[in-house]
Amino acid sequence: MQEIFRTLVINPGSTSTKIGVFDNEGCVFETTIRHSVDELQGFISISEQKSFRKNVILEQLDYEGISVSKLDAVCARGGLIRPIAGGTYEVNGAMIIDLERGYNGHHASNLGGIIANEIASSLHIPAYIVDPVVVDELAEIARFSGIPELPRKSIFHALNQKAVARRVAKQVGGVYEEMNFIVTHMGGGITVGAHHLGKVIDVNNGLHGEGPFSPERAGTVPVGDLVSMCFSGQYYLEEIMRKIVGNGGLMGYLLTSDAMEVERRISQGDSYAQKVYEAMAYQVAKEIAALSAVLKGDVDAIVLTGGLAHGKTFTDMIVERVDWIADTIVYPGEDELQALNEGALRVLRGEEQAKIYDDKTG
Ligand SMILES: Nc1ncnc2c1ncn2[C@@H]1O[C@H](COP(=O)(O)OP(=O)(O)O)[C@@H](O)[C@H]1O
Ligand SMILES: CCCC(=O)OP(=O)(O)O
Repeated sequence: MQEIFRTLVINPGSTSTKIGVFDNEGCVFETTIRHSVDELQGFISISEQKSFRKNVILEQLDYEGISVSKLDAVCARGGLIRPIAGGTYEVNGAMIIDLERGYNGHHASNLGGIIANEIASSLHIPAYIVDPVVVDELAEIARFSGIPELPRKSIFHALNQKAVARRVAKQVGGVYEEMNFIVTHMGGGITVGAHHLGKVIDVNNGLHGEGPFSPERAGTVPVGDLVSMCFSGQYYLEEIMRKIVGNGGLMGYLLTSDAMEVERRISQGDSYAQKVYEAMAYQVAKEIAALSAVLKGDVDAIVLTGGLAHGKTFTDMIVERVDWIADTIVYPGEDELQALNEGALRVLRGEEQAKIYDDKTG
């Protein structure tokens, strides 16, 4: 009889915590716990959310009658560690240090490996992360920023972009490594990646001020004006960073990061909300068109995914500006929980060895 591996998967996003329990490939349970702005506003830093998010996960499992004592592994979306190749990594001491200090910045996904490790070590089972947000496959030419000291960085929804691109390739009868896609993940942050023959050769840094504005991030801003703002004496560093990540984008203009709330306001005749929503779609379309130049026009499909891809009004506004490039495939939500489970399963079954993270990487 085939051995059954039960894995808890954890995906902390900026506006939600998604969890799932799998027995081999079969999903026993999955849910999305959404966190309101009010709920998260009480925490000064993301690391302070650790106990809150961990308790929410354990309470949810308890409520579902799922005992953690039956788990064989815990696997999470990994965070802003050093740039690494894709794959499944065992959580170890060097990784925990980098996650805790936010080696490449601060984001909810940093809590993934930390929480997975805490739950797993109390049960004496392994903890893993898969395809963290720092997976780096950028082409050399994409690393130039215009300021030599500031090379561009690959920080994006690597796990979901790659999982969905593989699924779409299969769906159209092709192989991911032989196709070109422009994949747009639209969650709390928005990242648009040029996938060339299985590698993400260019992508906006979805965290630190590049690309379209998003539900809670500023994206690219007028840089000279930002510098003046920084030196105006009116703001602390943390306040400026909050304008870029957390309080930018929809949050900045409309004081909500919830696109469903924005759609409600629009349906009630709020013309300002309409303009802001349209501007976000406009910026996404512009980024997609920019990446069509990266791929020299050879684009097999454009893929729209993430929470915002549930909103037809929003995806329609993007499609009308980019349908001259290639067909668009909308894949609402994400494939992240399945992708995390598959990454852990490959290691638990001995089909693959977990990669070792060390502080010489990056
Ligand atoms: N049915 C829907 N229609 C429109 N927007 C949606 C829908 N469901 C979720 N969203 C929006 O998607 C965004 C969150 O996306 P998600 O991928 O879950 O984010 P994250 O993982 O970054 O927390 C929020 O702005 C949310 O309001
Ligand atoms: C840091 C890139 C990943 C990201 O933005 O994730 P969320 O949309 O879940 O915040």
